[in-house]
Order: sequence, then structure tokens, then C-alpha cells
Amino acid sequence: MKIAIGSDHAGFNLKEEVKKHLEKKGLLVLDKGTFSAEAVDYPDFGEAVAEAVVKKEADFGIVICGTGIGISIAANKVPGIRAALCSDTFSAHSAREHNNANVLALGARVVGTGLALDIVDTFLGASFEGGRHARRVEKIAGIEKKYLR
Ligand SMILES: O=C(CO)[C@H](O)[C@H](O)COP(=O)(O)O
Repeated sequence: MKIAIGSDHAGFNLKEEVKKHLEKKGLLVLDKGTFSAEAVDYPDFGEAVAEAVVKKEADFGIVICGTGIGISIAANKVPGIRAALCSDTFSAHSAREHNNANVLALGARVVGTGLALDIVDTFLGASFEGGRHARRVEKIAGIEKKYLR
């Protein structure tokens, strides 16, 4: 499994921890930056990870900023992306099972490293359930299509 990962300066340290954790588990990591704690703009990294996912260069994406909010909003602007901001493991498995989320967003100023790594493992370990959820996810795609110019 290949994971694209990206963060702004606020998420940099957690990104490095998540990256180490994934590599230790034998997963391939495509690091889209940022590469230091110097201040940057989160939309650039949300877009880079989202693009890697829609181009199928990675199976899933993980995006991290201070709250996880800005970078998830940015990633969700890329058609085909369903980015889910999770601060607990229930949301993390539901995001995969119900919403077929393809990007996990984390807030480095919200969750500690231990919880963040549990959220990552839970998200990647869960699968889309399909059924009634497929109809709803298709409706989300329909909204996207309607507003695409
Ligand atoms: O959480 C974020 C966006 O949702 C950013 O990480 C946060 O806004 C960065 O703030 P600052 O420039 O003050 O470090």
C-alpha cells in the first residue's frame, strides 16, 4: 500500500512521526512536503497530496496542519477527493466504512502523536462497506459534477 503524505509547518513534526510509523509497518510513503518547520501555506500541500491520490500515485492520502481543518478543506477541492478530518478512532473507521474517504486529515495541534498513530492505523485498516453507503457517496460525486465548470 502506498500513502501520500503532506503537511504545513504546524503539522511537520507529526508528519515525520506518521511517516516513520508507516515505513516501519512496511508501507510505501510518498512525501509531498513540507520538509521543515519553516512557515508555509497548507493549501499547497493539501492539493499536492490530493493530486497524488486522484492520479493513483498513492492508494490513500494523509494531510496534516495545525487543526486539520484548512488542509482538509483544500484537499476536498480536488474532484474525487473525500478527505475526512478525524480526532478519534470511531470517526477514522467510519470515514472508511461509510464515506469511503480516501484522505485522512489530522490536526497536529489537536491530537497527540499516540492518538494520531492509532487514528492512522484505524483508518488504513478499515474498508468501505458499500451497500446503502455507496448510494450516498455517489450522491456526493453527483454534487461535485453539478458544480464543476
Ligand atoms: O491549522 C491550520 C489551518 O487550518 C494551520 O496550520 C494554521 O492556520 C497555521 O497557523 P500559523 O501560521 O499561526 O502557524
